[in-house]
Amino acid sequence: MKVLGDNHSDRFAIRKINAREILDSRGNPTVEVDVYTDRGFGRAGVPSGASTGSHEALELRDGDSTRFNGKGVLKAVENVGKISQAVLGMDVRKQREIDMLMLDMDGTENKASLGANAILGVSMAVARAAADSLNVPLYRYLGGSNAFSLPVPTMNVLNGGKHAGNDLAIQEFMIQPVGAETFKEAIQMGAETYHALGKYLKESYGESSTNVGYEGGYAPKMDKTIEALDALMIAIERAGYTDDEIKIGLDAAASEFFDGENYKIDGEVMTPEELTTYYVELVNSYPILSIEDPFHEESFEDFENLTGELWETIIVGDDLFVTNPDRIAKGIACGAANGLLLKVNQIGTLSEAIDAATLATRNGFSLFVSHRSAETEDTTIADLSVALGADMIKTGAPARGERTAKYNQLLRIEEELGSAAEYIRL
Ligand SMILES: O=C(O)[C@@H](CO)OP(=O)(O)O
Ligand SMILES: [Mg+2]
Repeated sequence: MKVLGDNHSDRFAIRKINAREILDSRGNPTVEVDVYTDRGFGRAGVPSGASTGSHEALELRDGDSTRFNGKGVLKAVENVGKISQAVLGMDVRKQREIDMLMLDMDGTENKASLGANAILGVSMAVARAAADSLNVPLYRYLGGSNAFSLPVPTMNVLNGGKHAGNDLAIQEFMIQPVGAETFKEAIQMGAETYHALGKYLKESYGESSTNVGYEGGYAPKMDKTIEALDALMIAIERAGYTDDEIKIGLDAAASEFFDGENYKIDGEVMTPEELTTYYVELVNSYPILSIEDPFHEESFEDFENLTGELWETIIVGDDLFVTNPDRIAKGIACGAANGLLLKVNQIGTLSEAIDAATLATRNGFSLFVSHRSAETEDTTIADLSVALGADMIKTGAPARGERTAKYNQLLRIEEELGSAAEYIRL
């Protein structure tokens, strides 16, 4: 007998998946994926790092030198085709099943066969298509009815390390408007401070000092950490804020200035012990709320020592944990760090990223949802930060489209949540 009417789950069946190469904010190719159901559509763009951790899931690049200097992602695009063969007809709402199926198909530890960029593109586009098919916003689809908190934006306003052409060892100097009442106000405070910083740099270092690094932060010719910190303090004050209202976050990305034994910073060579003392001095002198990757990516012990010394500071693991539940579990066991930097492309599926976040927050870690230094206009991480109730979102300067895309999405989410919205109190 033929059953009349609509088969409900059919309406959520994945009908078509398309993938293509697009450009990221560094001008390199990256993967974009489209997922279609009969009643919805989802599109996702995959980000890419520069200061990548060696334990990250593998980003598949073509490697032939004729196209984009070997940086093409046509193999990954082709692999999305293979994935689509396997998932066509599946219910788009079965995120975890789809993610696990891709892991099985890949069969490697680090997603080397299909490529984390292929897998993540599908994973995120599936989530977006599911939300669209259900006609709910992505943050609500991922976070449920109790997703209502807006993260503190940790805005990278001054760049060094691998992200800039200056001599600052520390990669990111960020401002954190913890004293705002709303996300909207936090963005205003951040943007005002960013402009005050630009003005100060121009006056003191000349016009070219406001050229920017990969994430839109200024990249002045500086070589000393405290010079950068002093500039931030002046900007905060000139913008009319106190150091209770705006805190400072650092991402040392220390693997990049570690020579195998010691750290080269501020024209000096420091042992891990000396660097620990140095960080303690910085925290005592400036309103520093968080320090990310203070040591290289294998130094669980040095992280543990610093976390013990600076128990009021958030010590964040990025290259240390690479959003990998196994490495996070190791960190939890030995007390290395008390914050997780969550980057979806480090692990390669949304489900695993959410597992990483859950593991970290259940163990009392602060959660920072993060972009990469090369981004697209994709705003998935903005919604994800609300879905997870993250403490902070790190997505660059309050300038440049690929960064403001995320901040602006959070402004819209806050508006939509209306009186239910709550700006995170740290
Ligand atoms: O180190 C980091 O935290 C990131 C993002 O700011 O940089 P990249 O994407 O280059 O790894
Ligand atoms: Mg980092």
